[in-house]
Amino acid sequence: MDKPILQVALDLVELKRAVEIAGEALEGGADWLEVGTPLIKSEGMDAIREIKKRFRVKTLADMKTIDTGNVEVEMAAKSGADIVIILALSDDSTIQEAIRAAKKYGSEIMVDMINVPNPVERAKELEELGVDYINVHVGIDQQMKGMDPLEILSNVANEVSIPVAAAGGLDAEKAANCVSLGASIVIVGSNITKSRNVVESARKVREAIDKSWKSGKKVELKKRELDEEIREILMKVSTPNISDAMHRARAMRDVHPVVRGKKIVGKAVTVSAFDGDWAKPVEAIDVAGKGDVIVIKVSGDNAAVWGELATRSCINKGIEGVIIDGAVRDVDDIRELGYPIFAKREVPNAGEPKGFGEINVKIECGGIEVNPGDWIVADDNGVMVIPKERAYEVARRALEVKKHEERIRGEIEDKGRTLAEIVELYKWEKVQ
Ligand SMILES: O=C([C@H](O)CO)[C@H](O)[C@H](O)COP(=O)(O)O
Repeated sequence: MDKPILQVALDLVELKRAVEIAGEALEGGADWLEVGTPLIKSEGMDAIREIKKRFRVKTLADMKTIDTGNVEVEMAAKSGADIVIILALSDDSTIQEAIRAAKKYGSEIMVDMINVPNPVERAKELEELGVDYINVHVGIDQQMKGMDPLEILSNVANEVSIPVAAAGGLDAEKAANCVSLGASIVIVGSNITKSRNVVESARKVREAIDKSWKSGKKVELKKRELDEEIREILMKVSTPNISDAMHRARAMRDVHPVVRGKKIVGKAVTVSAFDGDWAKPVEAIDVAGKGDVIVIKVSGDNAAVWGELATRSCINKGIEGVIIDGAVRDVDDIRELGYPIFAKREVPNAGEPKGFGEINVKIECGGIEVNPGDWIVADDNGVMVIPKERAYEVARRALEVKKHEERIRGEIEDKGRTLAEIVELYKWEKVQ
């Protein structure tokens, strides 16, 4: 196999920034530039013209065509696309029309396998139809659910003889694995274009794929434990990142950090308690395990259901933190212990341990429904609740938000730009 191609996908919506990032990616070792679908939708064919004219390298247009193959390929090819990307899910007649148009205008066709139910079979059919490249692609939304192009890559690569590309959430390590599994083109988007130092990130991928190609070794794919991965990702992101990822939903109201500067991530052990009745909140310490978060909904906030001694017990058990929609006391001691407690009110008086209430039931805490096992992330900004069914997806989306902000932060700090300028705020104000 020839040296693998590094194709960088410019999935931005601002052409000016895309041009700048493209230059940096080429400096870091990229070979081909892909004008991403969001950029094409935002700026039209001009984006392809601009990238092709500026850089004179092989330029791809990710049209994601599913119908009228002829018209869309003609537009992209005339604008300078050397390769036009269309969808494998298209009808064969669309694929054939796309191939005919590409031949007419001197371009090639790459077919994106996103969402194809039987990838190996379809890849063989597409090769037969005469496409030039197959792209084993897991879309951005699919990646958020944990899907990975590596799982099917070698099956496809072993069955066709045209070049196979791989795309979908690749970083340096995964890109190298793709090469070892048979990809001759590696497509990387956000892990290069959203990074603060695009040159450096592109260089890392370049080095990793070249090393994998030279060594010729096959990799063993390892599956990680899901909870471990969720926790690791959530530790990297802030509650504002999570809020953005969840479209601003599921932030608790009126629950604040007693100890500032602490961040907690863990699965909820829920408690429903009555004002001042601290029996169930304290018994929950025995139910919770290392790394859990105790989340308590109290029916009032006149008397505390939590204090210093309960806090010390949590420390002994390695419990991550406590969230109380109710009152807490001994806050001076708790601050000295530096233990993360988030509560609604601070009061001096405790109530009585009568034993009313329940542990591990559905509760509404800070105005948000919390079920046992939901993920809780809390920091100085507040408390976010992530339903357990969506935990991996939300964690991944929050990480994307963080990556996106990293690049923008870099442009503000290093290039002296303003936020409005970078994201073209005026252009994207809602038309009334
Ligand atoms: O094709 C893509 C996606 O559907 C958005 O248009 C991306 O270019 C492709 O997934 C590569 O980007 P990353 O997944 O961010 O590496």
